[in-house]
Amino acid sequence: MVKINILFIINPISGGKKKQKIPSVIDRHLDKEKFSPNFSFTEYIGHAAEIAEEAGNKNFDVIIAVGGDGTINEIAPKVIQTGKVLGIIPFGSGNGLARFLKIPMNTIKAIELINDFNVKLIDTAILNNKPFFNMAGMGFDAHISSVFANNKSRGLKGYVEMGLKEMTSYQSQTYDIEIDGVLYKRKAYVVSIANSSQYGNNVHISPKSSLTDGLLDICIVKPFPLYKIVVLAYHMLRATTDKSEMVEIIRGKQIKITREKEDSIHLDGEPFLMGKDINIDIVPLSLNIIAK
Ligand SMILES: Nc1ncnc2c1ncn2[C@@H]1O[C@H](COP(=O)(O)OP(=O)(O)OP(=O)(O)O)[C@@H](O)[C@H]1O
Repeated sequence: MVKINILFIINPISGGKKKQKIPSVIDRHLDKEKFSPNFSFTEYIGHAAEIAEEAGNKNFDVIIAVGGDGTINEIAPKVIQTGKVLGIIPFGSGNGLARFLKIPMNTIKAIELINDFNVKLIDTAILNNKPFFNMAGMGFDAHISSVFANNKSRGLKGYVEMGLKEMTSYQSQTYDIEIDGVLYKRKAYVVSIANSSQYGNNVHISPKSSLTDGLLDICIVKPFPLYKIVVLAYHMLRATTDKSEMVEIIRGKQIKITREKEDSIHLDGEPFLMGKDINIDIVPLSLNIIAK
């Protein structure tokens, strides 16, 4: 039987977890009758994209991101370009896309899911010519990811501590949001553009999101007094923000947003400085991915 050539791209820093032993764990649990595994560790930001691009020109059929949403964001565009299949072994801080796809957080179980090789087609999205797969956002959301990116400590604890500190000083902004031709002028603390339902760690901003409906969920978090963060957090953890008056969710395919000023935007948790005008489009059913 011809084996499926599979490349594991391992981000050694994602999620703040050591990964030297990952190749041997994969070697032990991957179905070798079906797959022929290869391994590559990333050495710098952008390296995963380079490795994935090279892999696309070689005879790899499947590329597995061993990391979080940022690692997926580098690899997935190359997988789409070359018509290959993406897989995930979740090793990020949040693992939003993997959690939404019900990929096990347990490494051995995630490898067993690769063995099952159940491939689905999912929607992806483009914001000012940059792709994203899980979530994009502006406002506090992007501010915190830029603060987080400049800090050395990764992992959940660091994220929570930093978030609480920044929250006390952040100011809401006004946005002109055009969704499929309809204009909404809103003052917002956060505007998230959700492909999946969650940021990661089962924190849901958009509980009814689907990766196969050809739509993005624009989630507008209204300004709120600081004490109400507890109510918002409750809704996010219970996946009930769609029932909360603190959040307005509007679905659409084509979104144009004008902000007060140039500012940061996050794409799958990675921050970028962008101008006032933001264009976002859904790309329906464009990525082949291993899921449950
Ligand atoms: N060797 C490396 N050294 C430093 N940074 C790297 C290296 N390899 C990859 N990166 C960068 O690490 C960043 C973070 O990766 P990733 O998003 O997967 O982890 P995370 O932020 O911990 O998880 P999540 O996005 O799920 O919260 C990515 O932007 C990637 O470009």
